Formats: sequence, structure tokens, C-alpha cells
Amino acid sequence: MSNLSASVEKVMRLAPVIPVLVIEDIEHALPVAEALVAGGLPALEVTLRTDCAIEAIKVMKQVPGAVVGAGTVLNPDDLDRALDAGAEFIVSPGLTPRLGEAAIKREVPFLPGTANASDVMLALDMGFDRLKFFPAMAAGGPPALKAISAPLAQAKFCPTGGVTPANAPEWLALDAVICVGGSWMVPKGKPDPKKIEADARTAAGLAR
Ligand SMILES: O=C(O)C(=O)C[C@H](O)[C@H](O)COP(=O)(O)O
Repeated sequence: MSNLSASVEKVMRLAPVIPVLVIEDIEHALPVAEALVAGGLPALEVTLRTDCAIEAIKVMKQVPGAVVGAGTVLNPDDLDRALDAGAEFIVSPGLTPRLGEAAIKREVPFLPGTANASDVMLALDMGFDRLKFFPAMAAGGPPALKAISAPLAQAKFCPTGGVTPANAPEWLALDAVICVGGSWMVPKGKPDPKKIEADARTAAGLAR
């Protein structure tokens, strides 16, 4: 395993689920992060999809125990913005050579998105073997990942996209899966910290 993949694997092993967060209002960042960490989900993926995402990374890093990363990182500029804000890991929906090279150069734990055998082969060629499988359900669900993994057993995954409390156990039972990503713990709108913490605790208790 490459060093960068080893460091991202540490993040993947913090909990069975990485919450994928779309923070619409900066006021939500602190209560959401506190509730998730209190519930046992320390790795937090803040997607760069909203205007306050970069600020949200900075705010969430103040929560003791939180390991805050950036998601929806599409190019080297996004990667730099995320690192400047203090992101500790980087997640992308796909992989381009430009983005992969930037992650290698900046030596940041990087979880590139893959959806098929060719994507996984490009990632392996670049030295990445800890990968996101996205969009996990739409790309064929657990049977697809199982089939892709058969010839590419050195790659291990965090399936994300359509993962739910109902199907997470099936994903986590696969040899190729280290953890899953999902947004179900934090629905849109004003956060309900008690509910988020309870849902995080259930997610943190999933077997793998
Ligand atoms: O933003 C990114 O970088 C992505 O790759 C997409 C997210 O991982 C999915 O949108 C999460 O999917 P749901 O759990 O189905 O909500």
C-alpha cells in the first residue's frame, strides 16, 4: 500500500461510516460536528458544494476529536482551498490525473472516486489503493463492487452514494469494503443535534 493510501486508511478505520455533509448555513457547522463526534463518528467529510463549506471546515476543526476532510474536491484549486482551511483528508467523486498528481505533491490523504474497473486501474497506476466507490448504488450496488474487486483485490473501498442504514450492513460485510460514506445522519435544514447524535451512534455501532 502507498503511504498516502495508508494515511487515508487510518481515516477510513475511525468508524464504519463517514458522514458526507452539505453545510448550507455556517451556524449549523458546530452543532452538527459536535453531535456526530459525540455519537462516535469522528471523520467528517464537508462537501465543497456550498458557499460556507470552507468556513465550515475551519469551524468543525475546533471540535475535539473531529477529523475534518473535504469532499467534492474536483481539481487542484479545490484541493488547495481545502488544505488551506485545514482539511485533513480529501475526497473526490472521480479521479483525474491532474487531481491525483496534486494530492501526491501535497502529500495529503486522498480518497479518489471510482465507479468501474478502468477507474480503479487508473487509481492503482497512480499509487492509490484506498478508494471511494461512487455512486455506489447507482453503479450497481454490492454485486458490482464484488465483481470489480475480484480481479483488483488490492483495492479497498468506501462505497458512497445511495448508502442507507438499511443497505450499509450489506456493504460493510464485503471484504473489499473498509467503511461507507453517507449523508443520512444529517438531513437538510436546521439540525436536530439529539437526533443526529442518536443516528450517528447507531451508524457507529454497525459491524464490519
Ligand atoms: O460530493 C461528493 O464528493 C460526492 O461524491 C457525492 C457524495 O458522496 C454523495 O452525494 C453522497 O451520497 P448520499 O449519501 O446518497 O447523499
